[in-house]
Amino acid sequence: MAKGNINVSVENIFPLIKKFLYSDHEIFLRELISNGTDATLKLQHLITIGEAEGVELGDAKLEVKIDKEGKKLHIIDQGLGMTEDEVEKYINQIAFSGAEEFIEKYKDKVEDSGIIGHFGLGFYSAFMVASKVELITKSYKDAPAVKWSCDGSPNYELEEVEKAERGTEIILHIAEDSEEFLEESKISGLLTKYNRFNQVPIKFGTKKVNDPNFEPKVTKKEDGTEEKEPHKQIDVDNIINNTNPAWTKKPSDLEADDYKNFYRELYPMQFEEPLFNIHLNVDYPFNLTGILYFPKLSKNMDMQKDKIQLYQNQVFVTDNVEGIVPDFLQMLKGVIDSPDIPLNVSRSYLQADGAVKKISGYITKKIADKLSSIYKKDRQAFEGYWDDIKVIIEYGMLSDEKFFEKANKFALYPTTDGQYVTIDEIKEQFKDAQTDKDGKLVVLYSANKQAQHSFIQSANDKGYKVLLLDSPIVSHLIQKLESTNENVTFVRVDADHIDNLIKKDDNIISKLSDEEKDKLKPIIEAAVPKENYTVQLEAMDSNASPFIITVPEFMRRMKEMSATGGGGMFGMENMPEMYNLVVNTNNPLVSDILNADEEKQQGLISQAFDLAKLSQNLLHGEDLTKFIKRSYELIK
Ligand SMILES: Nc1ncnc2c1ncn2[C@@H]1O[C@H](COP(=O)(O)OP(=O)(O)OP(=O)(O)O)[C@@H](O)[C@H]1O
Repeated sequence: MAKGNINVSVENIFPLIKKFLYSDHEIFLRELISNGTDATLKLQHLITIGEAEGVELGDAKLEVKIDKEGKKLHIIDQGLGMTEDEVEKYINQIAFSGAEEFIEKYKDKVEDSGIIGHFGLGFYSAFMVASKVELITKSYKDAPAVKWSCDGSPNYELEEVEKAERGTEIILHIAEDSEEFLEESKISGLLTKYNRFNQVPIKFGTKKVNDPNFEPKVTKKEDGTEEKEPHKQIDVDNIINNTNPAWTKKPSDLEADDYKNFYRELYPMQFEEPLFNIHLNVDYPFNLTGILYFPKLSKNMDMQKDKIQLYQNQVFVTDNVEGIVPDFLQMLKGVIDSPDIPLNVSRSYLQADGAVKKISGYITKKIADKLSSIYKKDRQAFEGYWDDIKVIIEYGMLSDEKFFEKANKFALYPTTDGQYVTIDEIKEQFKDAQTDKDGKLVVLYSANKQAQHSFIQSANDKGYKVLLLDSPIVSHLIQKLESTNENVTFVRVDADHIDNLIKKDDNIISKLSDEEKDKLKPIIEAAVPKENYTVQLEAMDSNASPFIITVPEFMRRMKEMSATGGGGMFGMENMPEMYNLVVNTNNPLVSDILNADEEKQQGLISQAFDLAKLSQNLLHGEDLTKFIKRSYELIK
């Protein structure tokens, strides 16, 4: 038996490994399974290129076995194995120096990451959970099997042993503080988390299935009924993984249903079907495959669940793809798989990394292209998706200039009468009716069809279209649209009386003289709270309401932008609500107010003001009670 000293330059690496990345202890299993997978794929490669004559791969698989009594965990592969010399080289030198380097580099930076420790610790990560590790291996070459063992001190033992089958078995003597890793449910959970798409099949125990070669006998009972013998059950290997997940296949080999089935496989607890998907497949200047799905926005959408999963060669790494996938696409679902994303580095490094930036740019471009192609090929379907996807697209238009340029051509704006129009269509179709006397196209919008019904109605009566823009970031978006489209201005339909929103040349003559107006204005001002209302006398159509409450566009938009962040003026969301009370000097009731005695005047103003508030949903509490009482008095 050979004994040796692992070439230690760090005083003692094992206590460090044990302490390291406390919360990430579980990754030892993924590391060992990755080694077994590599060993199997390497052998397969050697066979393919004729370097392993007479060797057959068979249905090589990995196996994970728990020995609860012996407190051991076995990871077994049928890969290329190692000779004694190779164990010396790969385990005592390469694996060790890998672990040493890794720890040296990151021991002070554990808190810096979230992603550190995802890869790179390798074979020696076994010591995070084991007090002793044995490695028994037989090379595919004609050489004796060897057993290496190490109890966590820098000393190891290496001896020849008997082992019939080719491959490597790792035996972990699970440490007292890590006995959870002897629980079947724990190991099964880890295998599902990290290895459910592993490239080589993994056996974990057996499962019972009906014997396909057994025909249950049917016998006739005395009472004439038939009785079927119970089906014979047999034990078969419980293979926990799918070695060929959809994203590794060619898009041309997949049908729409295959994508849907994969979605279900990925998120078994998600019952909503995805809207559509995007298959990513690039090999230059970086390698990346994957499938991203646009989900249906469910009402109680839990953003935290079912996120995009990042894999490296079919091994799960993380579902925190921040920095790799642009923020606005984090609501998508699916998988990306790339060997080119550096994982054992901090997030800030990741965001500055050139390759990662390219990946993020590529994903954005693919998404924009896919959306554009659906829009062009099947506008109706695209309109059907719009309500579910608009938040993602609008957010993208605001956060990524390149995406804006593409999306600006297909982003849709619904009208209150159920049409969907693009910005170019708005400019084309609305311009005749809605260009004001100064040559500006005024685009009217509403945030709430019900609450702003009367304003929408007045606009429609004039032949104007009103957009229905109700997403939370709409004020930012229209600000962006105004800055990129000359002579186009957006205004909410309740921002003023319709004749003031789109000013045409035809001036309406006021029935009240200037003196009468000067007399009326202070009377009304005295009757309404002046901290919230600015009284404005306007000559309008005599059929228009006498009093109209409007919400000035500029103030409201700045407040909204300030409330949703990234615009407006700081602190504006806390300013009191400001309204205009527009008084229609051509409405006969307004003349009546002017000519009434003081008591009647007050009664008329209160009633008209309350009605105006009512139509804006602003009449509440005591004011509403008084209004109802007063109204009953009037109809008595
Ligand atoms: N099951 C195995 N079968 C054959 N060789 C193995 C096995 N496990 C480890 N090795 C050898 O030991 C080497 C070191 O393993 P280790 O896991 O530390 O690093 P790695 O796999 O090279 O890289 P990584 O840091 O990504 O895990 C491997 O490169 C491989 O040559």
